[in-house]
Amino acid sequence: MLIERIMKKAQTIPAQAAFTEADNSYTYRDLGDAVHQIVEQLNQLALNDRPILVFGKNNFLSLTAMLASNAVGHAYIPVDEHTPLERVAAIVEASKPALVISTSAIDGSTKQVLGEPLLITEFQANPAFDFSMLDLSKAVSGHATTYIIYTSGTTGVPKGVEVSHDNLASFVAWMLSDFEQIVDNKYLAQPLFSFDLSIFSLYPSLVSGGELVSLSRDEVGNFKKLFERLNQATINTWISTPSFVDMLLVDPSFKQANHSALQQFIFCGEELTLKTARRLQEKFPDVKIYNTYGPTEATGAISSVLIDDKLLAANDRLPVGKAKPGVKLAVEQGEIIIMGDSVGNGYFENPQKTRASFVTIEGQPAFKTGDAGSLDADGMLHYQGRMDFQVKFNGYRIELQDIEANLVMNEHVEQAVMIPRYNEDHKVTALIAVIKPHAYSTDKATMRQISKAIKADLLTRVMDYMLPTKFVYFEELPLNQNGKIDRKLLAEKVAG
Ligand SMILES: Nc1ncnc2c1ncn2[C@@H]1O[C@H](COP(=O)(O)OP(=O)(O)OP(=O)(O)O)[C@@H](O)[C@H]1O
Repeated sequence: MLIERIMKKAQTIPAQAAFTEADNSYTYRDLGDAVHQIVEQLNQLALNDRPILVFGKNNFLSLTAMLASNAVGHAYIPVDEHTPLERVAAIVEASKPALVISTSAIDGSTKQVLGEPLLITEFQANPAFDFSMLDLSKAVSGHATTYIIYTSGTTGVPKGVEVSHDNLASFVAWMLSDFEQIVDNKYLAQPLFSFDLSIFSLYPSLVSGGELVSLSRDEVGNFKKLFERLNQATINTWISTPSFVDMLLVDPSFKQANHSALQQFIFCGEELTLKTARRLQEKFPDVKIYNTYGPTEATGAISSVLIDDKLLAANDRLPVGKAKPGVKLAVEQGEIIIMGDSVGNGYFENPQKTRASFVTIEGQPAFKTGDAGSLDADGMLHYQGRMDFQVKFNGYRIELQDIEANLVMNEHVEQAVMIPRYNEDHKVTALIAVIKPHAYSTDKATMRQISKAIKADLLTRVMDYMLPTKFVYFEELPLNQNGKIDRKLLAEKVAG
């Protein structure tokens, strides 16, 4: 059992740091102590067996509240305190939690949505704590759901993805056997707990006695603070979306000399472009770069590949890797299908949506990803984009991410997103290229020249019917709270 393994490990290294924030560090003893204190509180409540919603920041208390929920046999639902209230209400309504734990003080309107939560806003170490005081006999195990994560809804209404204890255990085993093997590994813990990229650091770190180097929202949102913190922290394993690192690459101080302990970058959640990979390789020549792929429904990631010179030279779009142990991949009618022990339990209390995407193939659980891709003879997976980012324009079927990938190959383009404009009949009337250029200028004539150059270059690689009908330039592209480019917001801005 994962929680048992974490606590056993914690017992052997109680004084070691488990979770570090800018001005606070918590040891493994603190971790055990805090989990125990929350478990004691939960045991005093007469709870039904529904999940526990954990509301708050990405901090030590939220982490221990999630672990404590599992320890008493409940799945947990992580919800960040900055989630729009409407969405929080939708999650509460859909999940009908047995209890809400809030690790942040909440205001009146939040209280209206959350009800009367159990407030856990501070940790006081108990000098009498001993690991033997923790009873894990009811802890979540086997196929039982360990967490429910509501996806960001890039492609529609958010769905609660149920991931089992065994799904997570398989993911952790893979993380700890593939990738770079680092003793006392210090993991960057930046993604929100409500985004499944966070499991890449949380569980492998805690199970192996590593240290989680946590970034607060405040730090992530303030460049000066972010660099101060990053430049003084020791990080061995970097985990983020490619967009998060793109943002940092703008600053010249983001380079190996300032991060001498860094050994690996692990990316997931979005396309890792050749451009970003090359730039990273230049700035961090000795750091390994891994691309991984997977949807929340298949527990974090299910494939990985080490990006080396050979791959960089041989591909226009980087592959997303080979399947992890326990997973088999297939491509049916262009769609990537994931089979095996990473496939989650389904969408929480949504049998209709579950039936549509979670199926059984050759006796194994399988998930239809809705992503387009192909497998080569070596079993290497190539991602081509989301199937629902396909549009019909002037009668032609067009893959928006195909245009984006070709746009980014141009020297003027740093990042590109294609936004279709629709009329009232839901027909696409324009294809808008939203671009973060290499050199942004407010001079219209300069940008017109750049558009001309990009168009001419693009025409050498794509069919003429795929050419954007309009170019819009931004100095920075907005990211959503998961650190992915915020396509919804961009669509509202340019096509709304
Ligand atoms: N390495 C990668 N390269 C390209 N795309 C990736 C990669 N890893 C993940 N993705 C994309 O991200 C998707 C998974 O994202 P996630 O499970 O976080 O859902 P989401 O972005 O919240 O969207 P939705 O709410 O529509 O499910 C994958 O299905 C794929 O389209």
